[in-house]
Amino acid sequence: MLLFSRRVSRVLAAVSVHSKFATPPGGIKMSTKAHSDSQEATKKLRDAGLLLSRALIGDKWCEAFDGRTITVSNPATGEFLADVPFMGRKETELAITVANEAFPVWSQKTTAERSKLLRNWFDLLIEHKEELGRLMTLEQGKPLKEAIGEIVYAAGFVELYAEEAKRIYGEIIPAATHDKRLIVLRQPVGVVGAITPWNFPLAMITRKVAPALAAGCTIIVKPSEFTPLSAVAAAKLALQAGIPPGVLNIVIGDAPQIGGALLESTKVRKITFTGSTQVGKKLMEGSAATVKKVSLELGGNAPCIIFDDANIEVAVRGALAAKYRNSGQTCVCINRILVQDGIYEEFAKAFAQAVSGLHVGNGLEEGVTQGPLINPAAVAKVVSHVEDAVAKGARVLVGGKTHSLGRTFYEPTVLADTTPDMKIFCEEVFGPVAPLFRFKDEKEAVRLANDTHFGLASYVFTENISRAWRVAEALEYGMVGLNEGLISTEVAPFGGVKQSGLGREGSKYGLDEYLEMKYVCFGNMASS
Ligand SMILES: NC(=O)c1ccc[n+]([C@@H]2O[C@H](COP(=O)([O-])OP(=O)(O)OC[C@H]3O[C@@H](n4cnc5c(N)ncnc54)[C@H](O)[C@@H]3O)[C@@H](O)[C@H]2O)c1
Ligand SMILES: O=CCCC(=O)O
Repeated sequence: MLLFSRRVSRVLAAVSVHSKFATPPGGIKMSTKAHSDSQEATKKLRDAGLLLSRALIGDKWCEAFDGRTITVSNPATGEFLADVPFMGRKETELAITVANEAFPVWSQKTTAERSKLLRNWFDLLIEHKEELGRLMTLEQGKPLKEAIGEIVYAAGFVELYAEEAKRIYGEIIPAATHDKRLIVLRQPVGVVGAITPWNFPLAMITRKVAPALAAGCTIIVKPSEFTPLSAVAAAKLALQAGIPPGVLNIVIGDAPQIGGALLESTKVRKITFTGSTQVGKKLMEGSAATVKKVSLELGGNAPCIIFDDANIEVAVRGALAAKYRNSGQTCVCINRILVQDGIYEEFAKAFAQAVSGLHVGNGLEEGVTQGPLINPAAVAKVVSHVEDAVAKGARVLVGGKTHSLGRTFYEPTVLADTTPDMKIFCEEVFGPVAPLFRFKDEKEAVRLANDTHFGLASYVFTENISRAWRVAEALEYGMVGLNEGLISTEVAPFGGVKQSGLGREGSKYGLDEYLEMKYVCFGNMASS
């Protein structure tokens, strides 16, 4: 069977180096003594065929046209994991052509057929959650338990949209005259370009790919150059699940070039992006020339308000989870803890004690709760925020310096007496630092919380139900956790307001982002 046009098949044959399901070679150079955990993990991954170091275009595992590669390494140890292709504009253009050729076939499948294939993919992701979790810990650093949790969360989007695919309903609108019938159809947007970050190497991908595929779209994904291995492994399982070649393509490499090709193409009808606000703005601007549909999940500056009437134990537990998840490298991580005067010292003491119990190390080690940051640049940003705060009068209650493990590790830190003139009040620290700001009353708390260009997640701890309701309404954020630090779930709408983004992911609303409405007016209906 000819999958793609003759011209595309010829090009794919020329650039591919491995056929479907083949495991590309690629040496894993790891020291045998000091890193036996990592070595064993990579061996298991290789045996399972899930350590792939190529991009996927159509049914071909491809290198860059010019053979260039980029190295993926373990942030905990600096060890080499794989050399992956460093692709650019030309490879992306090929992926767009392939996705465009796959679109008519995929979009014409019944929703039941698409649902079944997504369900198969979900089953395979769950079946391989342990190996995929290990792969994620190796390339991203998060503790293994958290990584496996992310695989389950990522698979949850696939399961959800396998179900939602069956509910892509149209509508009949009552007409104002007898001779007309008004109908709304919902159809796939077309070819989608998706660009994703390194902090959630799989969930940020399935949160886009699953609704896109459920809607009938085909997609080209550009994962972060720091964490492409989880994306490629999941794509292999998608092919194995029976999702046709060309429906899901992965290109890895030069971000501005790949982004540029996606933006300029008139075949790409939608750009969906998760990452920094700075890059999101560029993509929004670049989408204007071809008027693409755009979804943006961007940075945050989450406040966590703790009122005098909060249950301290609940607040400490919630703030700990929301701050130190993924070592503080989560877009919904708390950036600022605002504590009311009356409870400030008591909370600070209890929180600092809880934070000092966190265990920093290589995410593959048993009992580690805090892995490394993604790279030394991320550590440098944390250092600059802490230095700025301390220079302006902050007190270090716990941590406050790079960890003795070195390179990418920073101590879980709590700062007291922080004030709004400090960098950490305005900018996402994206690391394990919790600054405690002081406020007097509810009005001041809401004012401080909203005093930012961002509006992704926010948290409130209070036992007063009227206050909880009032403050949740007053917060200019897309999401509010009330007496809860872990709010993410595939069944709820995830997204921000202000400069934190556009659109929602997850839940039934996430599907709308990949659908266009078409209004059909039937005329001449009154005559027989
Ligand atoms: N709102 C959310 O759901 C959400 C989720 C995760 C992360 N984030 C945000 O992401 C940021 C951290 O991730 P990051 O450092 O990977 O962000 P980033 O913006 O640097 O990179 C994200 C992706 O964009 C690509 N990219 C960079 N420059 C580009 C360009 N010019 N054109 C096209 N693509 C380009 C990168 O290669 C990567 O794949 C934080 O700000 C975090 O809050 C937001
Ligand atoms: O980093 C942002 C996404 C993480 C989540 O979905 O909770």
